[in-house]
Amino acid sequence: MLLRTLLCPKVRVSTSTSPLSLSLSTRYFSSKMALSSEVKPQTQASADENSLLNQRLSMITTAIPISTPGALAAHGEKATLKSLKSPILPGELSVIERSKQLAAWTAVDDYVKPHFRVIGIGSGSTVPYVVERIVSQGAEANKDRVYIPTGFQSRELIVASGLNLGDVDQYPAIDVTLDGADEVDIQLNCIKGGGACHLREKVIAEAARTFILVADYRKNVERLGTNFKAGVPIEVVPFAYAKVLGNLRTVIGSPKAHLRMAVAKAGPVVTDNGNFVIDAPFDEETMKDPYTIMARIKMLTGVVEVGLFCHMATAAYFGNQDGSVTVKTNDGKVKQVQSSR
Ligand SMILES: O=C(CO)[C@H](O)[C@H](O)COP(=O)(O)O
Repeated sequence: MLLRTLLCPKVRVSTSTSPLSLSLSTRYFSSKMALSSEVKPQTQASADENSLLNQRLSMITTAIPISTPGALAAHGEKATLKSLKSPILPGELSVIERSKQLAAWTAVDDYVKPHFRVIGIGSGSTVPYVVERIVSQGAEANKDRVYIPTGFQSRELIVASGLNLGDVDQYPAIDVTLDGADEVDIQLNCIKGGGACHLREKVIAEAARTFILVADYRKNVERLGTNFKAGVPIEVVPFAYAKVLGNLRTVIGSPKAHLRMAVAKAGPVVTDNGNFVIDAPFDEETMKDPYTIMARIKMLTGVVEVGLFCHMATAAYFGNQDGSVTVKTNDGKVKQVQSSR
């Protein structure tokens, strides 16, 4: 409680007891995961299909190593939704971190409505602030909701915070997805995939009725590629990477396209889906029309997904150094919100 009060001074956290007292180990790690009666899947599956799905989910969830202390506690002890936890550690935030937090909090306040039941959670360093603000809505608001992750990191965040976890194959209709971005242009097209999660991110964004971007001021640009120089992230099946690299360099117009290499491992980055990532920088002219280059890259056989998200976002929230938030919407409007948070 003290921690949350420090983090969210203007937020009152409900401490009333929730009738929900299932242990998190039951909720997240048994075959009953996310098929409990609190939140119903939106797909119509037969009892047999549900049981198969349960078995599969059980295999997936027990196979994933749990690294955060919160998740460990959830795995072993009787943590309940009564004890939702902010994923953020206390301490002074830098200007950039504070900007991310302001963007995330404002977006959650505007778009995570009390009646929403299925919510997509993106990846990256801004998204923990999204989860932090969602947690601050309290256990009562969250007990009948299910959260859909875009990868390993957001799955861990959801579990460690004590929120209900689901997957997009059970919940293909999402009320709202909130995600970070590497850069966002004036039409709300964006580059994503700096964290190599863009395949699942695009699926979870596309499954949502509303897709919202949250970022700090450095990501707010007129044209993609202005500050983010690493290039367009492209997920490829491993056996086709050399062929796709050749296509990108000689046909598509990215002579500096290269395979993304891991930092703490010898060899390439391997995505949550077992694929490789190519980063392909393009010139200014090309980046003026991200949809066209996205479509051309996607047509290359061996490409799984392209980290250009075009005409998808409803709004983008950028936290600024002065404590304000710039909100851009897909109708072309831009407003500056002075945060009281
Ligand atoms: O696309 C992503 C991961 O694939 C992230 O959303 C993107 O890299 C932004 O991350 P951050 O919030 O850390 O700047």
